[in-house]
Amino acid sequence: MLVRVAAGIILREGQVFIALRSSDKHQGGLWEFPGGKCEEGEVSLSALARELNEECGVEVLEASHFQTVAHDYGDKQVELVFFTVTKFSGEPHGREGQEVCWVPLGDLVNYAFPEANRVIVESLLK
Ligand SMILES: Nc1nc2c([nH]c(=O)n2[C@H]2C[C@H](O)[C@@H](COP(=O)(O)OP(=O)(O)OP(=O)(O)O)O2)c(=O)[nH]1
Ligand SMILES: [Mg+2]
Repeated sequence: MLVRVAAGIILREGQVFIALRSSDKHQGGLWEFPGGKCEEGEVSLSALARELNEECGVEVLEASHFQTVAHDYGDKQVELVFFTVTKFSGEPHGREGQEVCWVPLGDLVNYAFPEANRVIVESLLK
């Protein structure tokens, strides 16, 4: 099963907004950059805007492609399209009840992310 996912690295003043995946989900209990699966025929940028609205209550105003990562979890193959989000309206929050927080970029190493995120966290720390 190959799943295409769009995820947003929401940045503000040196901090990044992350969310905790609920424990009943794939890769649950780990932190993530909010986002989700692209629907049939949906381009990743549209999926990003839709998912960030659904999950965090923000409207994306400026986003640029950061990196695309393909990863095989064994039970699931994902292609993650990561975008940096540098302008948005609304205050990001856990619209689905998920735990969220703003983290200084340098502190990202202290949070457990899914394996596919390793290269992303490394890039953000540079
Ligand atoms: N959103 C997000 N997903 C990630 C990240 N890293 C990573 O491996 N994933 C994986 C976990 C999941 O297998 C997949 C995302 O799917 P999802 O379950 O969140 O999709 P969704 O938001 O449409 O959720 P759902 O309503 O279908 O449950 O990508 C990340 O940083 N952000
Ligand atoms: Mg999601």
